[in-house]
Amino acid sequence: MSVILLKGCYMAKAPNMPFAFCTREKQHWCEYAEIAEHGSTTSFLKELAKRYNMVIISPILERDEVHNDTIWNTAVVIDNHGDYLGKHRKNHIPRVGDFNESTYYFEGNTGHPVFKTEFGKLAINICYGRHHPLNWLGFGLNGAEIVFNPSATVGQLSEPLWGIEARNAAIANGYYACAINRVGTETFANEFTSGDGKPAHKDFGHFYGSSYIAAPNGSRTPGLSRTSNGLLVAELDLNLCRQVKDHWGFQMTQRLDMYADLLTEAIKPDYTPQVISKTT
Ligand SMILES: NC(=O)NCCC(=O)O
Repeated sequence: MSVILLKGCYMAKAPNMPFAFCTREKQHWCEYAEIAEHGSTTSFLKELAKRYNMVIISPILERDEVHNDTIWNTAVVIDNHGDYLGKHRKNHIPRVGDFNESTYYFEGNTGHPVFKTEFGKLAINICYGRHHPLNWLGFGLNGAEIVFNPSATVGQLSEPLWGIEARNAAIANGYYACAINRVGTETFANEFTSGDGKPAHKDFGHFYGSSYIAAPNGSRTPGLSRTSNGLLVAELDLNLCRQVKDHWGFQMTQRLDMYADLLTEAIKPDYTPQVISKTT
């Protein structure tokens, strides 16, 4: 398990169930799903959050009993008094080879919530949402000062992107971005294929860890190990968010109105891309 600890106030961890989604099997794995508000993981962590005066972000497989037993990829936020504060459901569900999670759950319906805590305003961009700049923007628009990105991702897929995406998001949105990835290689009982014409296999690569924190001014911490569990302890000066915004003016100069118009048009079935070419 890789964990980021922000100087005594926050703890965010990578998910602790096996990354079973690659197997596409339902039996057994769905038994890990639990109710966000008072499931066993939330109940357990509420005690710890209170004891250590710490906000905890806990990624779980959520079972929504109220809505027909549906399953979600969810991060639960528990405040430093041990109270359930809220949850966020993963917005973007990968369909990339082994990372095809659509067998289990669909795109989240919780928007881009920001959780106001005694230690700052935080949000969670779950895993694959890291590749979507507008997802990062959404949390920024709602006033996040720290965005956590709990991830489970393997080397051959995303390692070249790892040092770039969260860091870029921190710069573009004027907040701290905490990129958290697990370590290790998991082997499953039954073979599975990846839809790439290659032979069936029982594991799907090495989770490369390398968790780090990026600041709004573009600086970052060193990364944790690629092979061993780790704990990254950092102190964040939240004043830097406003200072960088004042200095660069990225938020002041962004053209949300123009982008809103473009997006409104682009989703229409009869949209015509604005391409200008030489007429002959
Ligand atoms: N779990 C998950 O969303 N993995 C996707 C792989 C990646 O985004 O690097």
